[in-house]
Amino acid sequence: MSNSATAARRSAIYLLDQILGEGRLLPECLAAGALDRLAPEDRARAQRLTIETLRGLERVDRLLVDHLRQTPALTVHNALRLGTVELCQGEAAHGVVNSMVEIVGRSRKHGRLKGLVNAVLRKIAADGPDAWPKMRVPRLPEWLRDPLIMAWGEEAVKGMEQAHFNGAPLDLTLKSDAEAPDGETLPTGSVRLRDAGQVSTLPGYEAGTWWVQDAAAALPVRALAPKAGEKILDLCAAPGGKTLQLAAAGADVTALDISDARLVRVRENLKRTGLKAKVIAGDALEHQGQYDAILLDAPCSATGTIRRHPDLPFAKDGSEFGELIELQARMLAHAWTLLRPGGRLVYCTCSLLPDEGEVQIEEALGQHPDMQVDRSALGFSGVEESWITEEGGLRLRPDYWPERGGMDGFYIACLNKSA
Ligand SMILES: C[S@@+](CC[C@H](N)C(=O)[O-])C[C@H]1O[C@@H](n2cnc3c(N)ncnc32)[C@H](O)[C@@H]1O
Repeated sequence: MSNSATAARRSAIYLLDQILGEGRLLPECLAAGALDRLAPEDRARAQRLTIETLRGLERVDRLLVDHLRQTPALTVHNALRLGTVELCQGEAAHGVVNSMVEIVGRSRKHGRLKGLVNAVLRKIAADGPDAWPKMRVPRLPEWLRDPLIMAWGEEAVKGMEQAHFNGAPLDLTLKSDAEAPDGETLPTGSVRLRDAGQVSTLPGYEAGTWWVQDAAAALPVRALAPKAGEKILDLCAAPGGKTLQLAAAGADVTALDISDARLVRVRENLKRTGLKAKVIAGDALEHQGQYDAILLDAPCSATGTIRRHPDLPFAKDGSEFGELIELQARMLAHAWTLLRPGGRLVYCTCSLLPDEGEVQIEEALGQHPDMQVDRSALGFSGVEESWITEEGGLRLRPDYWPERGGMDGFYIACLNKSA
């Protein structure tokens, strides 16, 4: 077994310890440098192993429970979990088992458990790969599954779970007339790639003729329909996918975000694509000005992005969502004061919870007599009638387009202000 494969596995176990033990999100761990010491290919491998283990965790734990008299320390458990996923996905048994035995064996605290790791993984190697495809699609934890069933019904949630298990293809938004990698053009205009590999090696990356953006995430700006020369505020802009769309339309864009670190990505993205926007670090609740149009992509539970972020259901427990819902309402109320009479505002969240979407808009309509929902803003190509909600927003879910590979969950509403 190569040292490099073992290093990637050791790092994946560390990431699993952080996510499952400390409730940290994978992007937080990466930003804190968890994989900085690895070579680029090992970094990619460690991330892929972590993600695949989390996607299959329910199956993994059901297989392991038959072979464990008691649950071992978390890090040993995670080594067994990772080994189980690799074995069930067809990785050669001797490589996986030796590597996990070496990793656990070198631990001062848990080294004595290397015999257990060896014995358990050998049993998994014998019967796991046959059992794996017959097991049920992993379910969301109850704290999230229950409210989603209340909102969308059990069949829909099973469809979402299937989409989460399948993972997400790579979607690109093209700058108009752009050169792009060969892929499937989706009904809404995004280009979808399967097995894309390393993004920076795809044609057009250096030239900045496209950017990575889930097909659903590209739709809020379609609903806003920016025009050249309009003064547009992107209130929660980072990392900037929607800022790029607004700038590509020729709008005079102000991109604001509270996070300096995340704004670095906005600036990098603008530079690579050769697009222009005024970038401001600041709090949306304190920003002042008057704009023709506003995009409010509010901070949210991100429960619509689990296909790409399977760490979320394990790192979170829903306890922070109440604060987020309150912040969204305050942001929407403040953003409304920044919109000129006759202007339009698109509110969106990448959430599956109606409290962060449909309910926010229903409540805002009750508070602002000069606010109307513009259903006609959603009449662009690829939008299906059944996606339009009662109050006139657009509800997108991961179980939509199953034959095409799904989409992120999103809520989008276009609000007009009386002139
Ligand atoms: C859903 S993300 C935005 C994604 C972005 N619109 C895009 O398309 O790439 C939400 C953003 O809100 C920012 N944010 C959170 N609280 C904020 C506040 N009080 N003022 C401004 N930005 C805030 C976060 O830093 C985060 O970048």
